[in-house]
Amino acid sequence: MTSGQTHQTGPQDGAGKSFDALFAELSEKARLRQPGSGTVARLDAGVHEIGKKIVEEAAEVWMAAEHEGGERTAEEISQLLYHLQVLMLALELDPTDVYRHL
Ligand SMILES: N=c1c2ncn([C@@H]3O[C@H](COP(=O)(O)OP(=O)(O)OP(=O)(O)O)[C@@H](O)[C@H]3O)c2ncn1[C@@H]1O[C@H](COP(=O)(O)O)[C@@H](O)[C@H]1O
Repeated sequence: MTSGQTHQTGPQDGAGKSFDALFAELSEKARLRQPGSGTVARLDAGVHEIGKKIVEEAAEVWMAAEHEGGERTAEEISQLLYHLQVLMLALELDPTDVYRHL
């Protein structure tokens, strides 16, 4: 990044992307039905399969927290957030639909 530019998507330099930036990316891939997208494949598999993945990832978050430390837990949380976003897309929910309950 050149001096003076701001980083629009990641929480800090070199650090992934924000919840909203990932949601925007996934929304666009779903809208375009982008070939090769794992997200499109998961949407096509349906809510039941997406839900099973959420439960699996939630269990992995729990196990990482108990046995693997903070960094591994953060990684598992990122995967859980991804699969929650896929479910949101499947139900045509927007982040604001969630945020209003926070
Ligand atoms: N952040 C993620 C992300 N987190 C988790 N996952 C998926 O969830 C899986 C979780 O890992 P597991 O250890 O459970 O792997 P697994 O048991 O092999 O899981 P399955 O693939 O069999 O379900 C990963 O292998 C990915 O398939 C993700 N897939 C995509 N993204 C991001 O989503 C965006 C769009 O991705 P595509 O739609 O694939 O282009 C990109 O920016 C990606 O970085």
